[in-house]
Amino acid sequence: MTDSRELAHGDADDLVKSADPEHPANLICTLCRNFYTLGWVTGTGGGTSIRRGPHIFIAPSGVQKELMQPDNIFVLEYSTRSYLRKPPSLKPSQCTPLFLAAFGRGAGCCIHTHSQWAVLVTLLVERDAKERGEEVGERCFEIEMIEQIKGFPKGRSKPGMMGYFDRLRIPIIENTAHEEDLTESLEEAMEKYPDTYAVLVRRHGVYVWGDNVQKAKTQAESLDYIFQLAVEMRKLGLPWTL
Ligand SMILES: CSC[C@@H](O)[C@@H](O)C(=O)COP(=O)(O)O
Ligand SMILES: [Zn+2]
Repeated sequence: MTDSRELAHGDADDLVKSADPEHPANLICTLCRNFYTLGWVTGTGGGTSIRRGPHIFIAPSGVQKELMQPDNIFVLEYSTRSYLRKPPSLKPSQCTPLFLAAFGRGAGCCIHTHSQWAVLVTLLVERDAKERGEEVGERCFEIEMIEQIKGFPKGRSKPGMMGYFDRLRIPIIENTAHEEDLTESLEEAMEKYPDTYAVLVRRHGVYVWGDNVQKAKTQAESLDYIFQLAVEMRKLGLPWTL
């Protein structure tokens, strides 16, 4: 950022100071505190970003996500990709380019979890491919006839939520050494599956987004429920698709 706005500390702080619990800077902290109890953001992994109008609110990198304060939050101007607020001695989340990919698809909030259920599902899909003697490559997690599938939207181009008899397909991309290097394959998966609101990352976690915070949160919850159920189903020898 090169313009004078960065120097206007008072103004920049106003971007994250609010008594409104629904303000993105407050919400990111509250959500991450709650996500920590679910095992979604343990050990600094995972995170959440929110778009409000022209502004993107981003957590710092490598911090205990459950202990963040609104004062720690970065604010990016979406149109110019320039930081309007950079808390001193912190770096923005390495997930930022991935969050931006979701905002580019109209999301209002993107949640990245390191949920063990998400990781286990990717491991099971990987093992299934290997057992069939196939390249692991590009895969999807697929499941059908589970009530909670109705907690997921049909897609960007299709109004309404999925039905009980619809098959939920979540693409899985390969993990990389650095989070930001996932961006290209995440964008490719978004293009290949234009109706998806989530992408799994093999042996890593999941990115889930929604039109607003409430939708991103409930979609992430529905998905995590389904991932946990899928792992338990597999233990009992029950198939994910009929
Ligand atoms: C436990 S380190 C995890 C990180 O490398 C990354 O996967 C992650 O999700 C969080 O990145 P961060 O830059 O801290 O927001
Ligand atoms: Zn991660």
